[in-house]
Amino acid sequence: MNDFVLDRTSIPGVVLAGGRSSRMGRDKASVLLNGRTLLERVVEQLEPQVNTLAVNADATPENCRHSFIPDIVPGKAGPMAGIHAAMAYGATLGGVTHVVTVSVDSPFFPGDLVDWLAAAIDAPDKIAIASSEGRSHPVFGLWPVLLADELASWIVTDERRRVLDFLLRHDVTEVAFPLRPTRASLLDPFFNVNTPDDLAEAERWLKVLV
Ligand SMILES: Nc1nc2c(ncn2[C@@H]2O[C@H](COP(=O)(O)OP(=O)(O)OP(=O)(O)O)[C@@H](O)[C@H]2O)c(=O)[nH]1
Ligand SMILES: [Mg+2]
Repeated sequence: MNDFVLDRTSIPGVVLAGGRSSRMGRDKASVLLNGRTLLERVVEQLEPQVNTLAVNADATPENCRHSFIPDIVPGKAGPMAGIHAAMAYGATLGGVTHVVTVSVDSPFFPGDLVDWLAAAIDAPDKIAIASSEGRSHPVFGLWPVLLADELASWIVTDERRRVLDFLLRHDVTEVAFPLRPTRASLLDPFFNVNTPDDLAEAERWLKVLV
């Protein structure tokens, strides 16, 4: 039996906004979707779900009005570097066991993301990650701050830097999210904008949201 209950009111949120945006050809955080940047949209969606909010990247995004936390580990760890920075940030805040991460390129992520991930946490070292349509989305996760140092050393010493490899070593629950009804077809809430074509598709989804 496990009687750990996550304090839902103490969860910090971190928007992962690093990376090369090579497929988009320019910084995704500042890309405009119907007049507002992806960063603005994702911050607005996350803010009511968390206690404090910070933005992470390898370099400070343009015109960033939020607390900024840089990647800490060297090298090319990709999203793992952002997840690690988020965990290390959470560890500096008193009374925090878990930190939630979201991706800057997914403007339609669920408004109840943190509630559902938090419900899956039954131990201080438990990880919860989102999935939809049978695919996992580890950049949308609730991460134990006590694993920060372990993740850092693993990123630095192991050539395999993928998020899923780290997850295999730990107690992880995948939380499946439903597709979102719209006036057209069903929208995967974790639809992510990687290319200019994806941006055009996101504009079309915006028009049919209910
Ligand atoms: N902190 C941090 N976040 C990253 C890094 N690379 C990717 N991310 C984030 O991870 C998430 C998924 O990124 P992707 O869409 O796969 O990759 P990307 O590097 O942004 O774009 P591509 O170059 O087109 O692959 C996004 O939220 C990125 O901001 C990194 O090196 N550091
Ligand atoms: Mg992406």
